[in-house]
Amino acid sequence: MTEHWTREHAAERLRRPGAHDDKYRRGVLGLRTGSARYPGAAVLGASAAWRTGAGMVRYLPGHDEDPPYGLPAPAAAVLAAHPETVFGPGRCDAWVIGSGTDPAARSALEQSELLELLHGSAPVVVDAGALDLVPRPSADRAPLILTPHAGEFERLWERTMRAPLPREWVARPPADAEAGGNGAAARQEAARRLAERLDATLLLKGSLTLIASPGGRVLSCGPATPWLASAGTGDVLAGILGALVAARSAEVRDDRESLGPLGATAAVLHDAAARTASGDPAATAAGRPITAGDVAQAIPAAWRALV
Ligand SMILES: NC(=O)C1=CN([C@@H]2O[C@H](COP(=O)(O)OP(=O)(O)OC[C@H]3O[C@@H](n4cnc5c(N)ncnc54)[C@H](O)[C@@H]3O)[C@@H](O)[C@H]2O)[C@@H](O)CC1
Ligand SMILES: Nc1ncnc2c1ncn2[C@@H]1O[C@H](COP(=O)(O)OP(=O)(O)O)[C@@H](O)[C@H]1O
Repeated sequence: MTEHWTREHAAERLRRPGAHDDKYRRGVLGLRTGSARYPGAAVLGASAAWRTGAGMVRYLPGHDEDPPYGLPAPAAAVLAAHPETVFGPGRCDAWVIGSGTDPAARSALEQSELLELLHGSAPVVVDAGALDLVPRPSADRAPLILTPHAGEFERLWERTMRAPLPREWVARPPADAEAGGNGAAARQEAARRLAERLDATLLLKGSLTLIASPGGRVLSCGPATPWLASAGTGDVLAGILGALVAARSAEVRDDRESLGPLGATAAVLHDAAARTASGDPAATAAGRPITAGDVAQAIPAAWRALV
């Protein structure tokens, strides 16, 4: 049984700052995202995290090759876009890892540092190029929320279950799978089983985004505006989610199941920002083309409209 996560549900999970807050109490998010080849992903995630209300965003560059094509290093790109970003190690209440990285280009040092985060105590949003690093369930593993798209979900299933994704559950769905046809139930069941096996929260992206918790709860959000289906919007979602998790880090450490509602809230805010950017805030009109950067920029206005 899947619960639909509404704008009202999301509004309840958006933490507003109070008079006793300071930048640390509002949540420090650490980013290990972007790479020589994909510096833009680091910028998009940082931009989204700041605009979702993180008290501080800390960027830690990976151990990478020299950038090609005259590109700036990801840290330089993040600084140029967001001079408020803090660089280098320090306290972090949550992490985003993997957006804009390629596992084939990962060094041994990079891998061991990422595994250390995955076995730390702060919650971790695991995206894109870090999904292959998710360790088996263990008592010393950090609270994890994984954010695969359909292709990454299929690869994660095969790696975890050591079997192909059953044909009727193929995560890249026929049109009806997300729209409520027979495939929809199969997609939910696949997400539920994988979350249970990994003992981690799983956010399966798509027009309808599903969030499956290890305890068996499944939330759904959407359908989101189809204008969201463009490169880089997943990097924005990871930044939004990271900021929401950092703001509620203590709650997540106490109860890993609370990552499910936070994942669903991130997906609702992401869609609301896309609709705002697209000139369709009330989801009544067709909207217009947008970029991932436009989505990040529209987060504060979407937040205000939601609460
Ligand atoms: N500005 C940037 O720096 C950007 C960086 N990006 C990064 O680029 C890297 C590669 O990501 P990709 O997702 O392109 O590639 P992947 O390496 O994840 O694989 C794409 C493959 O998966 C299949 N697939 C099945 N369902 C899919 C779906 N729903 N969406 C996408 N592919 C699907 C495709 O057919 C393709 O063969 C990631 O690290 C990502 O974070 C992208 O986010 C785009 C923007
Ligand atoms: N048809 C669609 N309608 C609405 N939203 C979509 C659709 N397809 C994908 N999305 C959303 O767009 C984002 C794409 O993320 P992702 O595939 O990780 O892209 P990238 O890696 O390029 O950032 C996700 O949030 C996903 O839910």
